[in-house]
Amino acid sequence: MTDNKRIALSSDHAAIELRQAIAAHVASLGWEPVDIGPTTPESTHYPKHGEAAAKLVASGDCRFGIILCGTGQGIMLAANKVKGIRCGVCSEAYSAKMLRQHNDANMLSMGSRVIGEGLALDIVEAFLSAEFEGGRHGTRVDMIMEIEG
Ligand SMILES: O=C[C@H](O)[C@H](O)[C@H](O)COP(=O)(O)O
Repeated sequence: MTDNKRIALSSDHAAIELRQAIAAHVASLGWEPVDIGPTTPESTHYPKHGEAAAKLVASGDCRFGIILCGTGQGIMLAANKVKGIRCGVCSEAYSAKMLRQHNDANMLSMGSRVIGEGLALDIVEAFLSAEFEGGRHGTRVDMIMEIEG
């Protein structure tokens, strides 16, 4: 376990309010939110926000990243292009728990047009409270990272 409690947060215009609610929630859980915006509602492009959060995680500055867009899909695709990132989209808590336990994900993505705030906060808690199990899952995660090169 690391003592890095920093969580990178970013979104596009579709998820600003949900992202801010998540930032407050992770702070209440003892994590340090690193919310890199955006803060204004103008239409923006999710790839740059996913990339920026992913780079904070890949560099080790932040332990985890939580990113959001309308569906969670576009920003997840962008984040996964950054070397070292394993990010999945979740719309329920079980998958978020397994994303950590089996896939050792370091980023979580959600869609503000898919789920409400209560469910999103439950998903965040499931993700942050689960631990990677290693073993056979470690073998498989290593195989994923070998594909990346
Ligand atoms: O995967 C992409 C996200 O869902 C975006 O939030 C979405 O495409 C933005 O759409 P719009 O520009 O119509 O708000």
